[in-house]
Amino acid sequence: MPTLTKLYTMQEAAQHSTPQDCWIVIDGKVGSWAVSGLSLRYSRQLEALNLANSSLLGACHLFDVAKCNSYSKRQFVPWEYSLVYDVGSYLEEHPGGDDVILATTGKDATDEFEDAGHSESAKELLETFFIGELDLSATVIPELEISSKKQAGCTQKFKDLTKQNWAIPVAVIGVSVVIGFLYLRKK
Ligand code: HEM
Repeated sequence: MPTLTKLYTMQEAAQHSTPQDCWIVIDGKVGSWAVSGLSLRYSRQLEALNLANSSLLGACHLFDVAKCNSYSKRQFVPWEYSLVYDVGSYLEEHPGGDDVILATTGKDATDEFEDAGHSESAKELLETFFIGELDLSATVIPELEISSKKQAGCTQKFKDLTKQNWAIPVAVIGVSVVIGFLYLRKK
């Protein structure tokens, strides 16, 4: 599938973390909040690129088309989108100060941006600094990593338990053998 916007890795984005050259990454969250917020924001980007009519195609480009086409426009799996913004030229003007923005470089800044309670006009302003998308194929989604670690943890616990309690099944087998032996002798 063609990519409609430029892709950056988080490592690349993290290299732009000075007051002269500052990039931030927003919307990299897994969750229902991302579903509506993100597709709306993403389609605005496509409009800006004069690609409004191909928004379905555009929003699918990280997935296989067949899967995406079966969803309605709002039900994409859009948590895969993380957008990169070059806000270097805005730092000095930022009403909240440049330090708060600089502190969010090199990671997903969605929470910080949302928690600041930005107005709609601030969100629209943000869109003017859009430069591309994060290449999520190179990024580990923390939530998924945690759940896979949890699963691995459960298997390990089961193994440990089996190791510690090996005496129980051995005792059961032993007792059954003795009972069987006595029974046969009685016969
Ligand atoms: C992600 C990092 C960011 C953080 C932590 C942050 C934090 C804040 C805070 C704390 C304020 C309130 C300042 C005050 O009134 O005392 C504020 C206001 C504001 N910020 Fe940010 N900001 C961030 C990024 C941005 C970006 C990227 C833009 C736009 C390109 C932006 C636009 C604005 C605007 C316009 C206001 C004025 C209030 C409003 O219209 O919402 N901010 N920000």
